[in-house]
Amino acid sequence: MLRSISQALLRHCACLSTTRKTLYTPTTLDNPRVLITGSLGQLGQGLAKLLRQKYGRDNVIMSDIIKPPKHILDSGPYIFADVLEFKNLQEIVVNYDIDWIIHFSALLSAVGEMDVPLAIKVNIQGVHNIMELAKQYRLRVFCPSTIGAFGPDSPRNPTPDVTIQRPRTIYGVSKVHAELLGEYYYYKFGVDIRSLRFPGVLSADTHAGGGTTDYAVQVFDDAMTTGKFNCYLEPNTMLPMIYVDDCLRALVEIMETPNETLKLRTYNVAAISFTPEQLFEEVRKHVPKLEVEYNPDGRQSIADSWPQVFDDSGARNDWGWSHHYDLEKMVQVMFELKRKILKL
Ligand SMILES: NC(=O)c1ccc[n+]([C@@H]2O[C@H](COP(=O)([O-])OP(=O)(O)OC[C@H]3O[C@@H](n4cnc5c(N)ncnc54)[C@H](O)[C@@H]3O)[C@@H](O)[C@H]2O)c1
Ligand SMILES: C[C@@H](O)[C@H](N)C(=O)O
Repeated sequence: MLRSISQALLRHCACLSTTRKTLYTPTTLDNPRVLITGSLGQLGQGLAKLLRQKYGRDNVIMSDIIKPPKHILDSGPYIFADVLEFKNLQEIVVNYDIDWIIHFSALLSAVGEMDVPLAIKVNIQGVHNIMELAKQYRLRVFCPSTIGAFGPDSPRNPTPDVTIQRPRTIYGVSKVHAELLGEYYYYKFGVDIRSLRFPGVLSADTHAGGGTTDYAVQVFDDAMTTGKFNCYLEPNTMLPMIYVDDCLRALVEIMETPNETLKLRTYNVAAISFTPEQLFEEVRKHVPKLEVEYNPDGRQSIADSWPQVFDDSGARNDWGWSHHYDLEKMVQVMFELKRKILKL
């Protein structure tokens, strides 16, 4: 009996290795139908807006497990999708004729440490489901990674695309897992999975979702409302950061790049690196009286294990990535948008 099972498996393997590997490229590349998971977080709402401008309102399906505000419901299709429910995901792909999945659902670095079993479920099991789905329905997938996929043994300044990755957070471990699994599905099954390692993202109209880089988003609200900010990182903690428009443009660019052009499945993308002190100095050009108190907490040790400066020469050379926002321009635009949002 055992022998016949192993023989059947061997026959299956032989078959796989000879039939492989047409790349799973959707036929409707000019106008793909896109599902965004975890789309009510910091990045999803802006991405939906951008993709709907490019591919059409009804071709971009936002999804999450939480109830959306009215302006989201009014802006285009929004549905419930739990990335832990495979059958639910299958139904969505079939019913909405999906070509691409942008897989944003995740627990970020700081909240991941607070509930490791849930982070393992959402960040690891969720990724398994998305990759199996992509294999089954021949989808193109974007699965973001992060500076958090590196750890204290990685070179921190600069951190290249390919180097030691031994992260010390469950978030980082799950992202390394996703990077490797994506590469495996690509080489084994021809599934078109792409990834970028994003720095900390700054955005004005959405809140950061429980990461280590959140301070750089929160300071704008606090500077404009109370004029005081309690910073959980030391003043000289340098981390790579990026403005949301650059981040989302990078995502769209890599998804639209012909596959032959890509030499890696996962690229670093970078814009600027700064410390809290350098950011607050720039913020004080707009709010001169900003008072800052430093009270480092558990997020300090996470930040200390992450890259300080990201080497993104691979992305720049292979598919032409370049950032548009430096520190000064980013702070300027954050204040302009925040003033409108806070009606100041
Ligand atoms: N924001 C950043 O600074 C940053 C930087 C690097 C990488 N990333 C990556 O980009 C992606 C999006 O980040 P974000 O900042 O928008 O995250 P976020 O935390 O703001 O949003 C994540 C979303 O996932 C949803 N979610 C949680 N469990 C789910 C489940 N079981 N099924 C479906 N959805 C579920 C949440 O409701 C939430 O809306 C993440 O994968 C993150 O790791 C973000
Ligand atoms: C860097 C990124 O992955 C996220 N903002 C975090 O801090 O967890």
